[in-house]
Amino acid sequence: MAKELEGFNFEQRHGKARVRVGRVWRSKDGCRHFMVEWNVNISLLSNCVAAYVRDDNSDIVATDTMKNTVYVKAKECSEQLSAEEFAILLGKHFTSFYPQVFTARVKIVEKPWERISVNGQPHEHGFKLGSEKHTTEAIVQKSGVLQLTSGVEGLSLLKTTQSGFEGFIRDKYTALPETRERMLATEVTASWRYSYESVSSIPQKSLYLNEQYLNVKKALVDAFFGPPERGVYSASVQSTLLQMAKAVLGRFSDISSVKLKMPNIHFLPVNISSKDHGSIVKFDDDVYLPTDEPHGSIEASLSRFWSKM
Ligand SMILES: O=c1[nH]c(=O)c2[nH]c(=O)[nH]c2[nH]1
Repeated sequence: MAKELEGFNFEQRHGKARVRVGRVWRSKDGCRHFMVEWNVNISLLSNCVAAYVRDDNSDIVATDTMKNTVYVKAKECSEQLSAEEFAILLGKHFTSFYPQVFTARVKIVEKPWERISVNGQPHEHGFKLGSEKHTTEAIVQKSGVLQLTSGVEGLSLLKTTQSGFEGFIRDKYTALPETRERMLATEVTASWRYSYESVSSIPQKSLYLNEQYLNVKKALVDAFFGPPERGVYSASVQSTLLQMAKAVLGRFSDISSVKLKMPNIHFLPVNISSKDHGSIVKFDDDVYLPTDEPHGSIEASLSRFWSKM
């Protein structure tokens, strides 16, 4: 919220970034362990302009206190919960406990620890790090109004065929040949906004938002690849991105918008020739030079007409 200050517009917020917390829960018999590792970012909008203008810190929630609160609340959560639920819980705490705080924004990135299997059997307390990360952001107002976004980060996908790029603008700067046969590789960053506008409207089912995260991720991946045997042709990253976004909004009625960032990570055809021996390596859709620098950067968002992005 902007404030008029000595003839200027002034906006401020403060918080604690990168608070790392690990939490373990045990089954009733104590044998099976469940764990999460979260990186929590808190940002509070509060009435503390006096600290900026008058050296008066009396309305400041110390960022050190915010950090401690993460551990206190993690301790209090005796049942396993999703990153979304924890973000909401923290947001509710800051906005209800402190009269000065009117909005809390809590972002969490969850490390992809996955239960390991040994000889095909899920281990009771062993985990290994997977690849893509589960993200979430909860913006909680003092009134109880909620904006909830979830997402995935670092979801690397690649297909070796069923991709092309044709019909683009050709001019004196253009060297790229048209093709109906290329590799398609990307690292998806996606975020989707839930339509729940208050904490009480979220389904109470335990870990519902973790399930939803896995379902959305599956919808994105399935749309990227198509059926296992035939796949699905991609006319561009742009076209595939829209198919993926539509799959999410088509399938999940509690999601009002989705944002996708999909770099085009190039696998360049390798052709090598020498003056003496002519062609040494002739590209036949087989040998590539993978490179992520430079890469194409393609992003778009899709929302329902009535959604607030
Ligand atoms: O799928 C693509 N989209 C582009 O916009 C683009 N530009 C480019 O050089 N290659 C590609 N591929």
